Parts: sequence; structure tokens; C-alpha cells
Amino acid sequence: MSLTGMVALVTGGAQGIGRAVVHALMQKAAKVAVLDLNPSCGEACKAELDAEFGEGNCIFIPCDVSNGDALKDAFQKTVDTFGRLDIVVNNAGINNEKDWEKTIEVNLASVIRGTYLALEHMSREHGKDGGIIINVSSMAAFFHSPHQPVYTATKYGVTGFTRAMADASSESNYGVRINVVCPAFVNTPLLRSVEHEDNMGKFVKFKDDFKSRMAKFGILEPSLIAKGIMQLITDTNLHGAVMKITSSKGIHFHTYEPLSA
Ligand SMILES: NC(=O)C1=CN([C@@H]2O[C@H](COP(=O)(O)OP(=O)(O)OC[C@H]3O[C@@H](n4cnc5c(N)ncnc54)[C@H](O)[C@@H]3O)[C@@H](O)[C@H]2O)C=CC1
Ligand SMILES: CC/C=C\C[C@H](O)/C=C/C=C\C=C\C=C\C(=O)[C@@H](O)C/C=C\CCC(=O)O
Repeated sequence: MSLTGMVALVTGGAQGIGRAVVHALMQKAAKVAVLDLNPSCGEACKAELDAEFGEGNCIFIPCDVSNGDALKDAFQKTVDTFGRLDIVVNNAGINNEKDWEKTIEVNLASVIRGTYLALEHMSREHGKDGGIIINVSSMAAFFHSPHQPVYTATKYGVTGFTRAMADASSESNYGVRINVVCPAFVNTPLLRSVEHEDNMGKFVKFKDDFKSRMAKFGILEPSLIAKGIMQLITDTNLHGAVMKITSSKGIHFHTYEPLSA
């Protein structure tokens, strides 16, 4: 599947996993809207991408995804700028057990909002041509993280919501493929937040245990997660897929037991 001329929107695209996904998309000639809370990272990211791929192929939109109006405006600005929207990666996420309400807002509520906004701009039910949505969960949705109970809850939620929306898309003929990716530990600034009481709250006392888990399970590079997400985007057979990415098994898929009472 060629991405030439397609338009993608990536939340949290200025660093980490999102930055790697943005680069991979532009390598495939997609145009990209980078949404991020961090203006300095965002501007630097855009400057680097303009230098590598030429101007006019990406825009940076300062946006707090937990602000519903700002997120809605950012989607509209993307379509106003590039004329269409084909791919949405709801990637932005935080690790904050101290301000756990914020974690729910960013990691779960904003993914739900981003999915619904994506459907407004891509679904046949809105007279559009279809598209692809990728939501970013975590292996925490399979190996709950005892030191991140709320983060874990949000990632279970993202996985369940995405699977349900994939079924809804099929049954309603939205024309939109919807998949979720569940990475294990990845070498990004987020991972380093386990050291900080501002992020971990009362769970910071377990940081050595957390780091032992990281050592045990291994630490992945953002480029591998981007590779997995590009597979979810370009393989038209993948819909409702739950991709897991771990050091032990690499890119693979979770299969669930058939539904039964
Ligand atoms: N790093 C890891 O070990 C893993 C990360 N993930 C998930 O991958 C996603 C990306 O995480 P990383 O790249 O590791 O984090 P990161 O902290 O390196 O990058 C996240 C980006 O999102 C932005 N962001 C944060 N809050 C935002 C908000 N409210 N609005 C807009 N942008 C916001 C940040 O400014 C940053 O540029 C998250 O959903 C995270 O939960 C999943 C599994 C493992
Ligand atoms: C601050 C960092 C925040 C989040 C990082 C990430 O989202 C959280 C990940 C939580 C758990 C990761 C689990 C990874 C598991 C694996 O890699 C599996 O391959 C382990 C396989 C078997 C383990 C069996 C066992 O020994 O228990």
C-alpha cells in the first residue's frame, strides 16, 4: 500500500515513539501533521523534517490532546492545510500516578476523542473516503505494571476501546481500519520518568523493582515500534489487530479466546 499523497496526523509526534512514526510516514511520502504539547520539541522536529524531506510536507500544531476543543481544531487545521486526512495515530501519553486524573485524560479520554474525531474526517458515515486509525496502548495491558496502576488501567482501556471500535467500524461500514499496538519498554523520555516522584508519586519507592523489570524484559528502540505501526498502516488485511512488540518475540499479534458466556 503506497502512502504517497496520503495525510497523517500523529499526536505526541515531537519526540519518542511518535517522532519515529512521523519520520517513517514521511519516508513513505505521506504528509504529516505533528501534534504536541511541547512547542520547542515540535518546532525542532518540524525544522529537522523540513530539512530532510523539503518544506510543505509536515506541519507542527501545538496542541494539548486533553483539551477537546484544541484537538478538534488541530484535526480541522490538518484538513484545511493538506485537503484530506487518511491516517491517525493516537500516540500521546504520559506516566503520572501522582496526577492520575491527568493520566486518564491524556492516555484514555484523549485517545477516545482522537478516534471519534478521526472518524468524523475519514468515515463513510460522514461521507468521507475511509482511512486508518492506530491507537497506542502498552504491554502493561497484558503484564500489568504493579507500580503504575492507573497507567495500566488506561492501557487496558485503550486496547478494549480500540477492539470494540474496530467491530463497530466493520458492522457500520465506516471504511476505517482500526488497530492497536502494545509495546513493551521503549527507550524514550517517558521511560525515564520512573525515577521521579513527580511522576510516580508513592510508587517511586518501587523504582528499583521497576528497573529490574525493564532489565528483565529488555528495552526496545522507538524505530522498532514505528516499524510495527507502519505494518498496521500499510497491511490492508489488518483490522481489529492487537500488535505486541517485545524484546523476546519482536513484532507479533495477540489472539484472544473466542467470545463465550
Ligand atoms: N516508552 C515506553 O516504554 C512505552 C510507551 N508507550 C506509549 O507510547 C506513547 C508514546 O510514549 P513515548 O514516546 O514513550 O513518550 P515520550 O514522552 O517520549 O513522548 C510523548 C510525546 O507526547 C507529548 N505529549 C504528552 N502529553 C501530551 C498532551 N497532553 N498533548 C499533546 N502531546 C502530549 C510529549 O510532549 C511528547 O513529545 C504513549 O502513549 C506511551 O504510553 C507504550 C509502551 C511503552
Ligand atoms: C514509565 C514507563 C511507562 C510505561 C512503559 C510501558 O508502557 C509499560 C510496560 C509494562 C509492562 C511490560 C511488560 C513486558 C513484557 C514482555 O516484554 C514479555 O515479552 C515478557 C515475556 C514473558 C515474561 C514472563 C515472565 O517472566 O513473567
